Amino acid sequence: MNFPDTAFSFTLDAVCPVTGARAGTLHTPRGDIQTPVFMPVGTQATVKAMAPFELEEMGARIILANTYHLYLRPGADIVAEGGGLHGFMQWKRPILTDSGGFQVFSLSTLNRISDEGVWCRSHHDGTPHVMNPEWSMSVQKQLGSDIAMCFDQCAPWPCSREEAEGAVRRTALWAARSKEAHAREWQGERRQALFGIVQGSVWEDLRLRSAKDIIPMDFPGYAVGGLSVGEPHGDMYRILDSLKGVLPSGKPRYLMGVGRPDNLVEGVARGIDMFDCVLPTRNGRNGTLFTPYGAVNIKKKQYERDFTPVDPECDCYACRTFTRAYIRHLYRSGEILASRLCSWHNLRFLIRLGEEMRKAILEGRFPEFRRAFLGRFSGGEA
Ligand SMILES: CCOC(=O)Nc1nc2cc3nc(NC)[nH]c3cc2c(=O)[nH]1
Ligand SMILES: [Zn+2]
Repeated sequence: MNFPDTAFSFTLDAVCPVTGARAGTLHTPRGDIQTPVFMPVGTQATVKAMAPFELEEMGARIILANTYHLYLRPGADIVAEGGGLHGFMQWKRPILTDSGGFQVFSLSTLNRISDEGVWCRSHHDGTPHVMNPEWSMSVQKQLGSDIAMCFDQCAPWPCSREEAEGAVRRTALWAARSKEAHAREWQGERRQALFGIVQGSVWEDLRLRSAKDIIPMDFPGYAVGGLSVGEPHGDMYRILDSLKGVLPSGKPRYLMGVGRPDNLVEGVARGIDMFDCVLPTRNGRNGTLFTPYGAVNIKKKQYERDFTPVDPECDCYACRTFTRAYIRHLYRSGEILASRLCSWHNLRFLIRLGEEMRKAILEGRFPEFRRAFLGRFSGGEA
């Protein structure tokens, strides 16, 4: 298929006049994505414990896969031979791949960073690899994702201001090299959008500097990196507030690694359109479930004879079909179905939260929705 020049475009459908929260539509060659949207994470070409048809049933419109992992195992060449990620994992809707930048630091056993790129040893077998913008664009092309990310440097938290400045400088250097390599890889075919990433840790002036570096490179979308790395939520919200009027309003804004329900609502209230996080599936596997009142841990004895659904307001298969008592039994018996049902519910909870926020913004009642949701949801255990 050849893709018209509008292969990737973003339409703003409504903006909340009070908060600036947005409802939009991201048009991609593999389908439209309505925002705000939560993207399930499928690190190794699978959203853990969920089959593609189940993800479709729960309304997932786009999922994430990790470049660093898939490059190391099974190898980008094997994924490419299998028809790219879409053919290999049989997911026909949009896929976003990360650049590998963040994962190499969080996973590789040893890494050395320079302006050239990152030398690291595989966390599987210790073999040496060099990862840089050119490597990242080549691998993301082999994976065939619909949205690729620039190779960036995410400063850890906490870090010194100098460290944050270094990450901003290198992220700009690497963004230019990513854009150039991406154009060379795709030779004008508009089959993969490349999003830019803004860094700067928790310093507002560095965030502004990074935005001034990255925005003129004219990417079809922008991500706010370097957050959800352990910093207090107050710092995250302050940084988002500082970027609200800076990031181009006509392009999608993506906040990586954010997934607690209240953080999603606060992110949307600060102009974010796209989110991803492993929390729903990771929490699901240890029996922690999202409900409108906070998180519930299903293994607790208090649910032993609780024959009500996990969340009576939820429309997911787990809540329509089973009780807390049964899911607690599965969990305590080490049954695989426990992980599946809990992941299913948590994923649907966040996908539905995106849908509900979109509806509230379109109907001009987002501030009320936000107040009501946060009034009921206590960040900790319900
Ligand atoms: C997902 C696309 O991101 C990238 O390619 N680089 C990148 N990834 C991040 C992932 C993160 N996950 C969390 N918290 C769980 N924080 C993150 C930050 C980055 C980032 O700065 N840069
Ligand atoms: Zn449910």
